[in-house]
Formats: sequence, structure tokens, C-alpha cells
Amino acid sequence: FNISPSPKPSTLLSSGFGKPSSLPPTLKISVDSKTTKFLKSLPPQKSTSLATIKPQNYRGIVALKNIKKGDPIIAIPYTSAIDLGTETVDPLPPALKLKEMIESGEIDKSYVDVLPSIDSEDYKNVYSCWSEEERLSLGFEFLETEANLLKARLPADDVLYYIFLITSRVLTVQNGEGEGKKLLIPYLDMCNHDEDSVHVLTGVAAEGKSLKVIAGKDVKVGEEITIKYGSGSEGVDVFLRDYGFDPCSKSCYKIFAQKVQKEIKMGLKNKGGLREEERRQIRENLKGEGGGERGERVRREVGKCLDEIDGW
Ligand SMILES: C[S@@+](CC[C@H](N)C(=O)[O-])C[C@H]1O[C@@H](n2cnc3c(N)ncnc32)[C@H](O)[C@@H]1O
Repeated sequence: FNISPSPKPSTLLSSGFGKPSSLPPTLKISVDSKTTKFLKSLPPQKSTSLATIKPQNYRGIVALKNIKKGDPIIAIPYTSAIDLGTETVDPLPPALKLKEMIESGEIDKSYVDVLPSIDSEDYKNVYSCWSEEERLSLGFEFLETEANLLKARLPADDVLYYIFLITSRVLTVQNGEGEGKKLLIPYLDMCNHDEDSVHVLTGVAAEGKSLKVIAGKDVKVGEEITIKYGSGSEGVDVFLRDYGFDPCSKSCYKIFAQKVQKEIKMGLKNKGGLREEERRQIRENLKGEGGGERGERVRREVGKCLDEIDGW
């Protein structure tokens, strides 16, 4: 995803960890020792914390208190970020640099310890990690060509994992001199994607500057802090390749990534891994009317995804 400089930022976050006043019962703030150690290695982010979000069970950033529109939600100094060099379209050079930096111990261990591991679902969901059979079943021609090109150029097997770290969590940030830098920004890189997010990524990749997420609306305690990945024009195939999920809704995350993968493994080779009957059932559920405007939107989007599967 991209970040561009903005003259905006207002007040800085003050120090000290905040205790949540009242978090929704579905949210659990992670307290495992690795996460605690990682959070302590950062300038304190008083308004937010890293949390495990139920029932999806994914990790993300959650507000610990109400935050006003225009205030910074996250602020990480450029010096705490990992600069992987000048922007390239090809993820291989920054991936190799990251591999080298991690292996040589150059990167703070407390951060390396909280990166998704090679066994994580996040990694396994990424298109390039799928078996040939799984990939072919999706029929994304563009990705198949990409996957073959990648395979032909890879200097070592495990480089795919570092490519995943680059494509799924590195930001391009301007350095103030017209150059884009590839940055891995601890903590900020824990923000999940929501195409409706109005929060603003801002900052400059230079000494003395910070990388920030500024509230694009008032945020309530317990709300997840999401950002919008990409330019907004990427297709489902690019999202699957880079992030391992479909951008249109969280339900589609299951439909496209987890479900497809699991079902194909079980030998059910059907369109998108969803059996005819399951798709019919989902369509039936879409006829509901609850959830107001948001509900209607989600139904529309899931419908679009099903249409897409039907068309494969
Ligand atoms: C920049 S990281 C975000 C933090 C990540 N959840 C973590 O625990 O490290 C991007 C990855 O988070 C997951 N992710 C982000 N937004 C998501 C969403 N809306 N639905 C499903 N997974 C998402 C995907 O695995 C993606 O590759």
C-alpha cells in the first residue's frame, strides 16, 4: 500500500499505555509476552493497542479510547521503521534486503518475533503459496503468469516468504526529495484493510519525521483501526496475490481464501471451492434485509463475489 506526505499532522500522541475504559466483549487485547515486549519497544501508542479480534481471530489495532477526527491514531518515528531502499515495482530486491537484515540480526528481535511466521494462516492464504492445483482452479490467468515468472527467478525457496512480508505489509513513503522509500513500519503494519476506511496515512521517510495514521472520523473505544490498502482499483486477483484475501468484505475473505484452499485440499474441485448448494444458500441469505445501509452494502458485495465465481 502507499503513503504520501501531507502537511497535516496535529497534536502528537502522549506517552504511557492507556487502559481501555470499556471494550466490546468480542475484543481481546493480546497480552502474550512477545506482543508485550514488542509494544514496549515502541514509543507508547496511548490511544490504541494490538488486539486479537474475535470471532475472525485475526490480529489488528483497536482503539483504547475515543479519538477525535483529525487527531493522530498511530505515530511511529521514521527511525523506528525499517528502510528497505528506493521504491521498486519488483518486490524481490526489498525482499532479499529484508531477508539479509533479519538473518544478520539487524532488525529488533521483538519486532521479528511478532511478524507472521512461515506457518501462519496469513502466509498460507497468499496466492503464491498455494499449490499449483489450487492456483489453477481459480483460473486467474494474470496470476498464473506472475507465479511462473516468480518461480523462474527465485534464488532460494524461502524467498517467497520475504516477498509476502514485502507485498503484504510494506508501505511506500516519500522521503521529501521526490523519492519513494519502501518502509516496514512496526505497529502501523498491524492495521488491517477496510475499503471504507477514511483514516489517513501520512508522513515523510526522513530523520526527525514520523509515519502516522490520522483519524478521518471520530473513533469510538473498541473500534478497529483499519486503513485502505492499495489504490482502490486493484482486482480480487491482486489482493489474493499480495494479501491473501478478497478486498470486498470479510465474508469474502473466507469464500476466496480459506474456503477455496480448504475445500480444494479436500478434493472438492468446484468453482471457488464453494459447492453449488452452498452458493445457493448464500444467495438465499442475501435476500435478508437487516443491518441497515451497511447490511445492504455487504449483501450487494457478497452478491458481486458470487457472480464473479459463477463466471469463472
Ligand atoms: C499489513 S498486515 C495487517 C496485520 C495482520 N493482520 C497481522 O496480524 O500482522 C496485512 C495482512 O493482514 C491480513 N488482513 C488485513 N486486512 C484483512 C481483511 N480485511 N480481511 C482478512 N485479512 C486481512 C492479511 O493476512 C494481510 O496479508
